[in-house]
Amino acid sequence: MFLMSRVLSQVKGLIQKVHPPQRSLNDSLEGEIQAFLIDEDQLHTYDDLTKVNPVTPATVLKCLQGRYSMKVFYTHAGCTLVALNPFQSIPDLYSLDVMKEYHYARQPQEFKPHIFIVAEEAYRNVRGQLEPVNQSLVVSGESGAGKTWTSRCLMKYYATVASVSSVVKSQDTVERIERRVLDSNPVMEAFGNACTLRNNNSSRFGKYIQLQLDRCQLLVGATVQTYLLEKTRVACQPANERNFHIFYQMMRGATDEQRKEWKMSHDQSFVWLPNSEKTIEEDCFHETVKAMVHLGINAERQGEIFRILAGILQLGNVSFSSSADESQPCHLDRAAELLCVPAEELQTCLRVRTLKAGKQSVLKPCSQADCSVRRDCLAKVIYAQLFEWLVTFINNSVCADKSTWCNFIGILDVYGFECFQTNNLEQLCINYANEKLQQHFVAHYLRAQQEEYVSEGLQWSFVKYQDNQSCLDLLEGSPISVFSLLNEESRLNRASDAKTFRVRLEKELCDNANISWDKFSKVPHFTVAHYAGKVGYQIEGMAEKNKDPVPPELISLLQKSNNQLLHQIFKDNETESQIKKGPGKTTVVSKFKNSLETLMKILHSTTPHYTRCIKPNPECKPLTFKKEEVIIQLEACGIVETIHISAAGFPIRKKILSHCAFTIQCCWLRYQRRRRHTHRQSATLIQAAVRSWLVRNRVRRWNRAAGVIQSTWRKWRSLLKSLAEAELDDAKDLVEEDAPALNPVVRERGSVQLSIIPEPVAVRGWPMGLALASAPSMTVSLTATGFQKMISVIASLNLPSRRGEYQVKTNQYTEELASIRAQPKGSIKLHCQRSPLLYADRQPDLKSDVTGFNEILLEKTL
Ligand SMILES: Nc1ncnc2c1ncn2[C@@H]1O[C@H](COP(=O)(O)OP(=O)(O)OP(=O)(O)O)[C@@H](O)[C@H]1O
Repeated sequence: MFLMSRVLSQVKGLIQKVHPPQRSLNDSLEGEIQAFLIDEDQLHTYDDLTKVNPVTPATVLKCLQGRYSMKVFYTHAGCTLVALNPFQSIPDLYSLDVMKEYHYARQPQEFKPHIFIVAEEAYRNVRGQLEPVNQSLVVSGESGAGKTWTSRCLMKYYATVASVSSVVKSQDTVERIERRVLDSNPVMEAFGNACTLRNNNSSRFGKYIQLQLDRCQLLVGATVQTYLLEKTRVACQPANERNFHIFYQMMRGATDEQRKEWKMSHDQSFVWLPNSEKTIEEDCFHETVKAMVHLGINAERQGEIFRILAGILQLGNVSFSSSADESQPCHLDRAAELLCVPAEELQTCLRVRTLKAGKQSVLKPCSQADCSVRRDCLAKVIYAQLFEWLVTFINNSVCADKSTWCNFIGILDVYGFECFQTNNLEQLCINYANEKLQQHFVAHYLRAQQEEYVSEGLQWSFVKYQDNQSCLDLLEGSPISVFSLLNEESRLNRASDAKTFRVRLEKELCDNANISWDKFSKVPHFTVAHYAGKVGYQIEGMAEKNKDPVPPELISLLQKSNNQLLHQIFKDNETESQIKKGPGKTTVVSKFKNSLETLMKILHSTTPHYTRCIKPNPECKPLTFKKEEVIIQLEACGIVETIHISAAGFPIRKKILSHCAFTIQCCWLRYQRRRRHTHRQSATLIQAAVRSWLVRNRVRRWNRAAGVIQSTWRKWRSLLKSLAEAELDDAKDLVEEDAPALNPVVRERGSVQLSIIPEPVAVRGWPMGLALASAPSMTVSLTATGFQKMISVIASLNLPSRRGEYQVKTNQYTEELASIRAQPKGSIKLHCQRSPLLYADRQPDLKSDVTGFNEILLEKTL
């Protein structure tokens, strides 16, 4: 009796907790569960950020921080891999043994998150030949986050696991292919990377490397496509930054003989080589030369390349005064000699502009400032064309014959979203590229989520997410957009006026909410609301940069060069056609837009895999995690968006099997133990058990907003089978838990849904508050015996695995619940219209089964 009254008082207490007077049940439950679910001590144990409960930027950040402090640098975020930069070498993290471990694992996904999982998954996809067979590994992140490192790891992985050497054809082939592919890295990095404030080895270009695989998925070649080399760095290095590595490598690594050949005395300093006293790991001339040799760049070609580079350095030391005689003939002569062009002609080209007036040419001396602009322009065009030639050479060296490869794995290493104090055309292009990639990413992520839900038989309601289409329309749309107006401005036969251009932008684009203007700003600018944040772009000089004009006299001069390579580079068709078309016809943005469109087409035709590299601190300090820095990057690379998408779906996952088995056991146990309770009390206790279990075990997929848990039909079936062995002891301590109204419901072709509903369901006339509904239209309230009987019926059905036909709307379900409650004592309601059961192969049997079951049920419970 005493025990009885204790239990009753507990139940009362529970009921009060469940129904607080002012708040709705869902509100209180939301808060309670949220508080309960944030188990900070455990956050770092999550391998997938979308599994963190609840999934919010704050918990995600804590999870990453916890993992980082335990030297765990990789974490999944749904279909994305987050890679935190350790800024220190981690022994054995990328060793050959680790590669093999991931490669030979039956289920690499079950291993600790690692870049090799991404690599292996892509590789297996190619092996599986499932469309789209070709793969793209998109590596993004801000400068210094670890993109280049990651891309190198991926390339090494494939050069190891997809190595021809394992199936040795000929030692030569082995030497040639994998080594050449890997050797393309140091060469491209020497010419395309530089030491910046943010990263000692910063890639100043974007690249997409396609690793070509033959029919046996062996690496037989590669190609590389580069994007937007920051060529201005040749002639203008931001404060405290350096020029491209190759120049410093030459200075440091050259022999006396080479120095003599390059007219580079030990005591000479170069204007275009600031901070040359700073030594960095990347100053390794001999490695670059070795890699060049492996790629097939012979000594003669190397000589030509280095002479051109030395010529550029000498050009940088040429300065101009107002009088022609005061130019520095010494440096100009050296530059001319190294570039193998006549010194006088070089001087004239830099100092005098040729203006076309009809068929006549008029010579016009340039101002001092113009001379410097022409000098810089010459250096930039030479360097950019040399870089392009190098990329083409590498491609010719490592690209396999079309007949030998059939699939590829592409690695995209692109600059991350950028926002500096002053942003210009370069940032506009980079951020535009990031918008494009973000759009692709979100579409892919949503699709992947949706497919996963459908394959699990979960009801999918569309998730609202930040669509960046209007920002893309603003930038690239037709007929009017920032790019179209900028191109128009660049094509005008006059110097652009920043203020007028700003007025034009405002007039034409005021309808787009993604663009704004700070009325009080003194500098003409426009601000774009990118998905990753607002960026203000300076208009001054933008149109000129977009024209990227190269005076035709300079090109003609270089075409006359006796340096074979220089001559060849400027003789090619593209340069010539550019000259014929005249400056400003092919603008920077139109070229960039075209190459990006080609890239996007490739990405759309491949299976993408995303890796987001995160820089945990701006100082590049080992193992230092700064939350403020990380959250900004998570936002900028779209991870927060991914988390929101995930949270709007079914973000909380737990194996449902044990959950359901346990729940049902509890219900049954409760019923048996508390037979003398009112039904409502029993129901409450049962629900308490469910709630307790739910909270303690973090159920598999739980949409907090909708208060719905769902699981799959497959798992549900296996659950049913396991019911017989239920261990009832597990339910011992359930009464201690408070009791929100949770109602376990079986629905949708056997998928399991646990719904939080406003009141506990105490089905009138039935001893147990357990409602079983096999949606979409069959709704039954059952006793435990009846429940088990139904389970066996459903389990025996072997329903077809067709998906998507049986979905039901939430309100339908609610109505059905209501109808259960409305039933008079002892009756049962069984709707069968559009029942999934009727779609089953064994339809006639099924009908009788259902009827039989119905009868048994009534018999037992009444
Ligand atoms: N997984 C890693 N383990 C150890 N060190 C790393 C790792 N990833 C990156 N680093 C360190 O961080 C530095 C910066 O990385 P990386 O050059 O790959 O950045 P990035 O994202 O390519 O930058 P940028 O956009 O400027 O080219 C590397 O030089 C290396 O020292």
